[in-house]
Amino acid sequence: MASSEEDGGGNGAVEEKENGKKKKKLGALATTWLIFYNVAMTAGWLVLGIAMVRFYIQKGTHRGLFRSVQKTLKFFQTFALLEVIHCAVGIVRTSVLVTGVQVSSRIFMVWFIAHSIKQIQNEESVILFLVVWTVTEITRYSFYTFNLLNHLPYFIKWARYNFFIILYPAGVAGELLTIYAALPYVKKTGMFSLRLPNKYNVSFDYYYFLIIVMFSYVPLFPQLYFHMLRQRRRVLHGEVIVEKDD
Ligand SMILES: CCCCCCCCCCCCC[C@@H](O)CC(=O)SCCNC(=O)CCNC(=O)[C@H](O)C(C)(C)COP(=O)(O)OP(=O)(O)OC[C@H]1O[C@@H](n2cnc3c(N)ncnc32)[C@H](O)[C@@H]1OP(=O)(O)O
Repeated sequence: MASSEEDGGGNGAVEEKENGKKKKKLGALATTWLIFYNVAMTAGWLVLGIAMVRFYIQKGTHRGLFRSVQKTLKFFQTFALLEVIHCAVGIVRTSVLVTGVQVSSRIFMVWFIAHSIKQIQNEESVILFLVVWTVTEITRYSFYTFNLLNHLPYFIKWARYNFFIILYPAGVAGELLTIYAALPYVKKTGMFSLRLPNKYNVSFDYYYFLIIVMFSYVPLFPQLYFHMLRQRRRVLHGEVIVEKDD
């Protein structure tokens, strides 16, 4: 049904018109890179999931779980910064803003909350967002991989566009409860805060910053959730979403 093809601007993608709608067709190099990236990420999150299950079976408790899997988590979640670059260079058809909010909130949770505030690492809410992220990412990256290989099993497609309905709010609950649990420690230690007077003449209070971050979920989370609901309608029910040209 493709009616015309034109150069996509040197980013490995070629633009193709399908039913009057612009759709990017990836070049071989971009496809190979994305397959490698998605296979690596699926494997990384699978390793993390297996490590969590093994830990729980062996120890019978969630205490110490974050500590035991943190290296793998930090590596693969930080690696996901590449997703923002994928959108920016145009090899992936997603908004830089939507991906940027999603990735930066995760990096923030990993490095500036869970890694930095050891006292909260054994909170149940940490395990909640870890489990939710792991299930989400195994599904999401395997979806992208099979999709790129043009062999997408329906149950993976179904899982990608249905699991999030429950997992997204559950993940957000885990993240918000974890930040909330961190507040007393942040207040007590004054970590990452800068009080006046200082040579820069600037003050910054991490405690209030965290409260602002928590409130910022109110406008930002629905945008991500509705974005996913639109993607769900498009992919599972074939609805045409009218998009503005970039
Ligand atoms: C500094 C402090 C910052 C603090 C900010 C505080 C604000 C926080 C508010 C936000 C809260 C977020 C909480 C969150 O962390 C909780 C959770 O994640 S819980 C778990 C549930 N989550 C999810 O299910 C979402 C997971 N994330 C995503 O799906 C994506 O990141 C998202 C950008 C949200 C959506 O993805 P996308 O738009 O890409 O949707 P699609 O999957 O349908 O893909 C669209 C097309 O792009 C192609 N694509 C995308 N990525 C790839 C890839 N890696 N490889 C190959 N192809 C890719 C995809 O195939 C689609 O192509 P086409 O349209 O041609 O079919």
